[in-house]
Amino acid sequence: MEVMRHASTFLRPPPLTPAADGPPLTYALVVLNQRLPWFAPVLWSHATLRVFADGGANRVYDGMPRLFPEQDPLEVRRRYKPDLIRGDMDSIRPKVKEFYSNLGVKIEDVSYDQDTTDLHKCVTFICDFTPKMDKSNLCILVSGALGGRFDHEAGNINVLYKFSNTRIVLLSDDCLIQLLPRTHCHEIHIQSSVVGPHCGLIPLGAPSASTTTTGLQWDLTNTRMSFGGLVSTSNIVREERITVRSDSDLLWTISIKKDI
Ligand SMILES: Nc1ncnc2c1ncn2[C@@H]1O[C@H](COP(=O)(O)OP(=O)(O)OP(=O)(O)O)[C@@H](O)[C@H]1O
Ligand SMILES: Cc1ncc(C[n+]2csc(CCO)c2C)c(N)n1
Repeated sequence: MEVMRHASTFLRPPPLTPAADGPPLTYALVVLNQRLPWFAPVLWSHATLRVFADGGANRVYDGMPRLFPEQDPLEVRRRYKPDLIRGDMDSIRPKVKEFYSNLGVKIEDVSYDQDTTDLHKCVTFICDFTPKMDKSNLCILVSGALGGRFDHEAGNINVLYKFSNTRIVLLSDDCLIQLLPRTHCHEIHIQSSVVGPHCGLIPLGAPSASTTTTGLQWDLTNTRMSFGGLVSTSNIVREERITVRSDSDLLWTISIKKDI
């Protein structure tokens, strides 16, 4: 079985010289309508494509100047200009819409589709935009995906399952979540300066008859997991390299450090 490697390098400023281990990932950033995390500028600097989901535009417009209090707010807003604003357009404020429109940003109203979320619409755009051959190196970072309304959180997690062949990382100020597809063995490299030690492995979509891990305080060995039975929450990373193998798609979550 092929090994899929994961690392939270996107939480650290991009290195001046690319790391030597394997082809680098191409990052895209989606900003949702939730408080901008303090590390948003770092995510931005990794991304080559930036999309605001509807009300996400308000969050960058309001939130980025707050992260650079000593700088001119207008300058900051101009610097953090997205490639696209996409969604229902029922949450973006008229003034914010006008600001980005005047900067020449494309604003796409897709409100005719009331069956998919704004995040789904943004991920669809990014996948269509990325050439097929580059998709295996694509990683979509989603800011503001967790915390807040539970129906939104569930919708955001559902996007991980709908696009299970694409690397997508849901982020909040406190933690990140990604899907570990059962089609691969997973090797997670822990950047202990930015993430951990709290972590979890959650069989959200379906129970797992057998999951095996290494590198955790409470490792699983051919263990059964299900809601109503065992779910691995409040686990602790013990090693720099965690391995996970399961017969079921699992959610991996790890805490993000506050004072990186
Ligand atoms: N409280 C929240 N928690 C988690 N994700 C959120 C939250 N609010 C918004 N989002 C995400 O940001 C996206 C854009 O938010 P926005 O408020 O523009 O959506 P919306 O479709 O107008 O929501 P609704 O009409 O249900 O309030 C949503 O599709 C969702 O993915
Ligand atoms: C069974 C079912 N439940 C809820 C919605 C509503 N809905 C789901 S996504 C979306 C767009 C939000 O930006 C809306 C309104 C639906 N269509 N079908």
